[in-house]
Amino acid sequence: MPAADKHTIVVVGGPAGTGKTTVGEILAAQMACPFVEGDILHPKANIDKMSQGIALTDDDRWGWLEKLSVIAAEKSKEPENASHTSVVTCSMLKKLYRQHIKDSAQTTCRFIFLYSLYELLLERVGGRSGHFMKADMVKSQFDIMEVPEGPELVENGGDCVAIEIAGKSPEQLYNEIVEKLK
Ligand SMILES: Nc1ncnc2c1ncn2[C@@H]1O[C@H](COP(=O)(O)OP(=O)(O)OP(=O)(O)O)[C@@H](O)[C@H]1O
Ligand SMILES: O=C(O)[C@H](O)[C@@H](O)[C@H](O)[C@H](O)CO
Repeated sequence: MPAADKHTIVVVGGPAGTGKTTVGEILAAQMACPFVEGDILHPKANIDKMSQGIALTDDDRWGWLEKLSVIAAEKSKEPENASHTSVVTCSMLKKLYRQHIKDSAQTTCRFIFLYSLYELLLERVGGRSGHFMKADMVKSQFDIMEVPEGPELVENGGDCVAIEIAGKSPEQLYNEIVEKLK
């Protein structure tokens, strides 16, 4: 986990249904730090689009990425936040998006990218009541996602960990994340 003298945002990402919110909440609770749900920071135009099952474009996402990064960075720096860290969920599907988050947050970032096979994501999203419209978007998210690899990974000096989620409980995922971030 991040050193106490550094302000850090931990971004939990991946396509819909991978468990960003579930894992992000566990991470925030364990680190006793603020949790920011990126999904609720979309502008109305994006929410309207997604409600109609229309996939967002890069241009739809830039402002949203900036907003969630700035808010997460501010939360990490709040004087009463002894952890100096915040956790934020965000699909961050592309490498360029992760770079935009870094540029916007202007603080240390750690990216946890959750991923799996298309079939598993579809099953997760499809099984959720009130979220049926996302089933249409899972394919587009899956098709554009760039799972961090090579120099982006922490073991190669980068700031990302990539976690295959299939068959793992939220607690197992938490333990794997902590282990990989060491
Ligand atoms: N490790 C897990 N094993 C089994 N089911 C899980 C796991 N993590 C989350 N779930 C379930 O999968 C569904 C999606 O979880 P969650 O909302 O956390 O994902 P998400 O990535 O935040 O989704 P979205 O981006 O669509 O909001 C929920 O029904 C949740 O209970
Ligand atoms: O980048 C995107 O396509 C969107 O941000 C999605 O990730 C939605 O926020 C999410 O699917 C809703 O739960």
